[in-house]
Amino acid sequence: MSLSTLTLTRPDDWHLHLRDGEMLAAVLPDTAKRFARAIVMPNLNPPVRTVADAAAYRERILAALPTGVTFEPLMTLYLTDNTPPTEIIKAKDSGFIHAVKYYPAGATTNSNSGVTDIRRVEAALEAMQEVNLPLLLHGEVTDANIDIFDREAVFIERILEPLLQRLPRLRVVLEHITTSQSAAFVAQSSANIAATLTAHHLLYNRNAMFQGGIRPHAYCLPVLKRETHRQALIAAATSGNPRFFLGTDSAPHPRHAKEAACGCAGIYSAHTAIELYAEVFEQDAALDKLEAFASFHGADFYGLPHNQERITLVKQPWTVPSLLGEGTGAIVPLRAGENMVWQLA
Ligand SMILES: NC(=O)N[C@@H](CC(=O)O)C(=O)O
Ligand SMILES: [Zn+2]
Ligand SMILES: [Zn+2]
Repeated sequence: MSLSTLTLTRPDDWHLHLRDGEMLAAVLPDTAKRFARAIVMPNLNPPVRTVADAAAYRERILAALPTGVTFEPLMTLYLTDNTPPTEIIKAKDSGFIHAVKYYPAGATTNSNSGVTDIRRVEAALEAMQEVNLPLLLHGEVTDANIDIFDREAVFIERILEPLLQRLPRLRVVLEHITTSQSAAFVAQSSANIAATLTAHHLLYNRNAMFQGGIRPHAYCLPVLKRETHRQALIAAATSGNPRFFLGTDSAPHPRHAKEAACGCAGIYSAHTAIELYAEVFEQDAALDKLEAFASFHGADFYGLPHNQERITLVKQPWTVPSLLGEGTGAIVPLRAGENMVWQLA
């Protein structure tokens, strides 16, 4: 490997929002160009609540793929207060549903149908432990009395630790972790607990939201944290620990929905995702750790085979467009109008 090219096993994205309809058609090629598979988030409106919903959504994703492109959507179910344990068993048996997503009601985009109280979903969680279907967590409490920068750390204390005492064999992925507390928690946990890390939480701290003014395109949930947390996340990502893996949380919203008096949470990064991770790992002198983080650890956790194809990145500066698409669906992508170091060959 020379200094200016990087070849690795085609990676997977273990946390992705593809949306539906025109937005799906617009964003899917960006992911499918880079990643072989992705865990597809179920927070559509209305959410993907049943095996039948997930089967139909999977067909819409496959239909939106450009011809000749291979990409496998790994589907998830959206857990609600009313998800019956029988639906969990059906999901496991489906073969195409790989996890169940827990959104605390009101915590993030399209989470209104989420779980209002974890005690209401105990039977479903027990079924998940029984059939070995992973639980994916948006790990933030929604208590208005808890400072927004503390909501992830408090979630671990109040929800996750007691949950794992009740269901110690449940496989759990703490999604898009943003704090040193989460990184330490996962590192100290048993082999059934993992976490995904986004490119933006590895690249930016909370100053990015306020650089010279309010920056709505740097706003996501969980919100960016201070620099000490970012350093802890980089250490986790580059540690080689197999329970940390890539999950972009690429979450497209139309420009008008972000640039608003009450702008939506979510950062679009699929257009240059693996390139951004390469930048982080290179800055930390850990490029040799990128392939396992991006291409092996997640597959191993989910019990799926490693991909066989490879992708190549070249070190060749380029500028990200300031806007992707046009009209009411246009998206302002991460790094809009700014430079990138790595480019997909
Ligand atoms: N991350 C975000 O800020 N937004 C995500 C939802 C989520 O992953 O919490 C979205 O769907 O827009
Ligand atoms: Zn989330
Ligand atoms: Zn997400």
